[in-house]
Amino acid sequence: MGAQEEAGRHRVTYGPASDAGPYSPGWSPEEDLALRSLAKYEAHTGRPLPPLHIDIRSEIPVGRGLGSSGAAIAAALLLAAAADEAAGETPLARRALISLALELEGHPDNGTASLMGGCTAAVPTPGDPAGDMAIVEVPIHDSLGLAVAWPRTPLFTHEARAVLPCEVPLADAIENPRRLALLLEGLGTGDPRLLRLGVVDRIHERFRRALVPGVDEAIAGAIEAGAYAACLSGAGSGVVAIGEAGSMDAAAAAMARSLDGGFGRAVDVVRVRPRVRQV
Ligand SMILES: Nc1ncnc2c1ncn2[C@@H]1O[C@H](COP(=O)(O)OP(=O)(O)O)[C@@H](O)[C@H]1O
Ligand SMILES: N[C@@H](CCOP(=O)(O)O)C(=O)O
Repeated sequence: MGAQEEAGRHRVTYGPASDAGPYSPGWSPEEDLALRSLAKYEAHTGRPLPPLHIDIRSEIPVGRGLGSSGAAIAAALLLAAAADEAAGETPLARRALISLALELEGHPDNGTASLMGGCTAAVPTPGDPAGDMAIVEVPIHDSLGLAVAWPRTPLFTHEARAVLPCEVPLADAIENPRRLALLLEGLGTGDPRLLRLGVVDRIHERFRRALVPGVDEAIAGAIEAGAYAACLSGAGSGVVAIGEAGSMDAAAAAMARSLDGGFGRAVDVVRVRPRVRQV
């Protein structure tokens, strides 16, 4: 059993490191996002939860742009809702949990996907009469599979945000949503060309790639190994490649080889959805 944090009546423990690397426990109860999520749930409902013990066994490495923090928040909030219901209360709905996840992480990018599954786009819309967030589930074609890889060294989102310029050239700001349109269509149809063109980013990636030794080689290696496209995952330091489901092991291995102390694996995350749904 790994480190143990206690906050009030709740407790969190961490399982042993997996082959994905250590989960890096050791946060204080004030820092630990799982415990903070329980406290957030209680503050929002105004009622205490029964004493809870969360035992986290996560294979998602921390600080690699793969959403470990959003996953921990989602797991703790779902546990809180289940415990609330078991205690005879009406639990917070998923929509409310997503808003709490946004407040806890500061952005909705990972928490929303962790709470909903599949691929999501979430945009905070404060002041909008229809609600404070617009959430869209993006359909992914069932021919597609992913590979992820990450180096030994983490890159925390706040560090990766600090290197971004406050202003971007107009041409880059225009090009990114154009490419996003291709990416969304590529995800829905599985078209390799649209995916290759759609992952190209001109806003954040070149600044962040400079922080991750070997990332250019990792991306080139994934393409050579048959992936349709590859890019930095989230804020980094991980890398993600997309290609044909069931044949992404070579891309994962190629990316891992290029990253310092790299790990990699193919991931079967495809969730087929018939059309875009709004939540
Ligand atoms: N239970 C937890 N699980 C994951 N990250 C946590 C947890 N508690 C606190 N953190 C903090 O969240 C941050 C990781 O988030 P971030 O930098 O966005 O990377 P990731 O892509 O892994 O979510 C780290 O600063 C880490 O210390
Ligand atoms: N998409 C945001 C936040 C990324 O978070 P991460 O946990 O996936 O690194 C950004 O790029 O800043």
